[in-house]
Amino acid sequence: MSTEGPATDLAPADAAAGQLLTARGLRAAYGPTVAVDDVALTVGTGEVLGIAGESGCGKSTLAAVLSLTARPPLTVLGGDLTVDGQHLDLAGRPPRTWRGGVVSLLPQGAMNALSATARVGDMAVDVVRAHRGRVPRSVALDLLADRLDALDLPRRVIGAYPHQLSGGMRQRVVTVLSTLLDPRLLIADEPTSALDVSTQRALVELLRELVGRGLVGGIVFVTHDLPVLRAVADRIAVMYAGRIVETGPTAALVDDPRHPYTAALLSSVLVPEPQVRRRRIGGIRGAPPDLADPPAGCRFRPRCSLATDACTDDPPAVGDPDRYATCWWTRDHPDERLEPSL
Ligand SMILES: Nc1ncnc2c1ncn2[C@@H]1O[C@H](COP(=O)(O)OP(=O)(O)OP(=O)(O)O)[C@@H](O)[C@H]1O
Repeated sequence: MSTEGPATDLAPADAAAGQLLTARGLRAAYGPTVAVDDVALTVGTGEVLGIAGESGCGKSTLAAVLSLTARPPLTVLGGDLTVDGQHLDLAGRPPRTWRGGVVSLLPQGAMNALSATARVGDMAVDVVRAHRGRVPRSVALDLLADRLDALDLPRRVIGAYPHQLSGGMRQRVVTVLSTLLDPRLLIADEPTSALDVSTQRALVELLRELVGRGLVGGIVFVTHDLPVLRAVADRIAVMYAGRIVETGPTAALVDDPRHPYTAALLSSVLVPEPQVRRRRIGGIRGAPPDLADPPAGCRFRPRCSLATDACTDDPPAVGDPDRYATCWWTRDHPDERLEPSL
């Protein structure tokens, strides 16, 4: 079935039943640069949603909006979140209980996220007290110890300073601290970018375990690294110039990209099967647009080898809320496959 209309009409409003997160109309800007422009997405309970895209397309900004950690010069212009049935209009001030408890950020760069002069146990006490008031120190430390036991991580980290831990262990400690309060939704912003492959794998397993045990309700995992997303994400949303241009289950999106940008993005990491005839899409020439003055219509148009005059109008979202691409070519060629070029 093919449905058309603006992406935000298709995206998730109507699919709220059974969803952990429904986000609608998210807009955020650095002065004139609108880095997140009318983004809508959903995350199901127990699901990992990957957000993919080139540098500068707005992924970290989206992570800040979703995790309620936006700070000047970033301004949230609008949007609303429903997480586990709790609704939040982003125009207002989020209640204290939301940050860390309902949504939590697993930030980029474990070393920067940890205080160099505090032991891991002290940081856990701070995290718990920031949300639950003056609970006794022993209660917070017990919570941390139980969590480390549950995840098969050594209790010795409780008394350690960050510099005494390996890079991989630091990243896992940050993950444990970010999820100590059992947030319903974890926003992971490039958590694996500075890690070697085996440490990346350990972190991905840890995140999967947190979701599998229900300690975290679901995850939005932001990265430019598509192979990592392939390993961790149940679904992927591809972002370009502040907007979601395609979304779908990971295997479907990787095997059969429906947006020329997705195909181009995949081209550097995937080898197409020779027996499948597909429309070849050129590699990603040029650079993403200036988000203070994006092109009218499809924002990928200036770089797209399939663009036509139609693309100066806003592209329709073709598909259904769980699997759509916003593209005129896709609408007109429903049965033609795109081939990621190498
Ligand atoms: N502090 C800032 N001040 C002004 N503009 C910013 C700031 N941070 C980001 N931007 C702009 O917002 C847009 C989106 O940036 P963002 O960091 O969200 O993208 P990204 O996809 O996460 O890229 P990266 O992977 O490089 O972090 C870009 O055009 C960027 O130049």
